[in-house]
Amino acid sequence: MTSPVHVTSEIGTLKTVLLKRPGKEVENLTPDIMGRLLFDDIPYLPEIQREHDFFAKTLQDNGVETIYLETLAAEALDAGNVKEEFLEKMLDESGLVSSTLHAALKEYLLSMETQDMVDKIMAGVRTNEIDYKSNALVDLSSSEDYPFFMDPMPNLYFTRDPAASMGDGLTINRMTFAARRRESLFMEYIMEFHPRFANKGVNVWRSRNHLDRMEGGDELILNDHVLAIGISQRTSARSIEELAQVLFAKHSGFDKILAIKIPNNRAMMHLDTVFTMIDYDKFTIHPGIQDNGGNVDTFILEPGKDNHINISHRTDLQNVLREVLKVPELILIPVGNGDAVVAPREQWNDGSNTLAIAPNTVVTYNRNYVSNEVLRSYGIKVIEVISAELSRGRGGPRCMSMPIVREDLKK
Ligand SMILES: NC(=O)NCCC[C@H](N)C(=O)O
Repeated sequence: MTSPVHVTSEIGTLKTVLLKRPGKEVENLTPDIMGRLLFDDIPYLPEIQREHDFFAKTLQDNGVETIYLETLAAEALDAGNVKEEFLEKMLDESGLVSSTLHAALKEYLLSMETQDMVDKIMAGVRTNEIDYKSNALVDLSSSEDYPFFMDPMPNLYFTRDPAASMGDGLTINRMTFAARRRESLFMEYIMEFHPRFANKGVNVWRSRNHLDRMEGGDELILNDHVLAIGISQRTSARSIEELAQVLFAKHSGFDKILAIKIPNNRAMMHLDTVFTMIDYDKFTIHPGIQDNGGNVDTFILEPGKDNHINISHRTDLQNVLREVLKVPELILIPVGNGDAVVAPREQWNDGSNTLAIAPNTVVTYNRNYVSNEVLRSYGIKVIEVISAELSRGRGGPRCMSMPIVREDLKK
C-alpha cells in the first residue's frame, strides 16, 4: 500500500502540501503578549489572508494540491467521533486555572459545530465570551486584565513546525515554547482519525509525548536516506539522537543524519531559516552560521554495531554535503549575496527560507529581491509571492508549508 504521506527529498516535485489560512488568531495579538506568542508585530488580517491565498494559488497553479489543517482537524474529529476527547486534551494543555473554568469552557466549545469549535480553539477564547463566575480562590485571584481564557495560536500558519513528513511517516513534535506546544495535538488527531491517513500505514517516527523538543523547521530530507537536522533554539541534540535510534532500528530507509549546529537565537530559530535545499547540488545559506573559514559544526550520525550510533564530527559542511549527496560540485548560495547589511536584513525576512516545488524551482518572498536575483543568477527558477504581512511572523514559504507528498527523485 502506498502511504498517504510520502516525502523522500526536499526538492522532488511537490504534489500535496498542508497549509493553514491565517485566521482570527493573528488578530488576537496585542503588544503585551505578541513577544511571548513569538510575533514581532501584529499582522493586518485581511491583507495576511490575501497574501496567504496568493501563496496557495501559486502552489495550485503549479500543480500542487493544497489541503488545510483547520479543515482536516474538524473532519478527523467527526470521523473518529472524538470531538469531546480532543477538547478535553486541549483544555488540559491550555493552562486553565480551575476545574470549574475547564467545565465552563467545555460546555461553551462543545455546543459549537465541530469546524467552529476548531476555529475558535485556534483563535483563542476571550474572557468576555462566556458568562463565567466562580467563588474559587484561584479564579477570584487570577489576573483581571488578562483578556484570554485560552490563548490564540497565531503561529499555526507555519504548518512546517508542529509535524514533519519523513519518508512514509512523520514526526509529531514536542514544541519548544508553550506558545506553540498545543499546535501538534491537531496533527496527532488527524493522523489517527482522518480517513485520508488513519490506518493507512503512516509511521509516526516520533510522537509529541517526549520531554525533548524538536520542530519541523529543523528537519530537512536531503534524499531518501540522508536527513539534515538543526541543533538549534528549537531542536535539542538529545532528540536528534533519539530519532536516529528509531529511524535506524525501524528500517525507515534513513541511515545517515547530519546534525548541523546553528546559533541559538531568534533570527535563526530553525535550520530552515538559514539553510534550504534548492536543487540536487545547490543550497541557500546564511553566512551568519559559518565561521571565518566558512566552517559549520556538523555531526554525522550513522548506525553502528548492536544498535549503537556512530558519530563523527566535521566542520566542512560543503564537503560533507557533496559526499553524502554524491555530487561532483556543491554550491552554497549566500542570502543577500553575503553583503554585511543585505544578508542579515533579508535573512530576517526569510530570504533563505525557500520552498522547492521541483528541482531547481523555488517559491520565495518578493521582498527579498537581492537574494532572489542571486538565485536567478545561478539559473534557478524563482517564483515570488507577496509578503508584507506574512513575514511579520518570522517565517517564509518553507515554514508555511508542510509537504505531504513529493514525487521521488530520479536516480
Ligand atoms: N520553520 C520556521 O522557521 N518557522 C517559522 C516559525 C515562526 C514562529 N513565529 C516561531 O517563532 O515559531
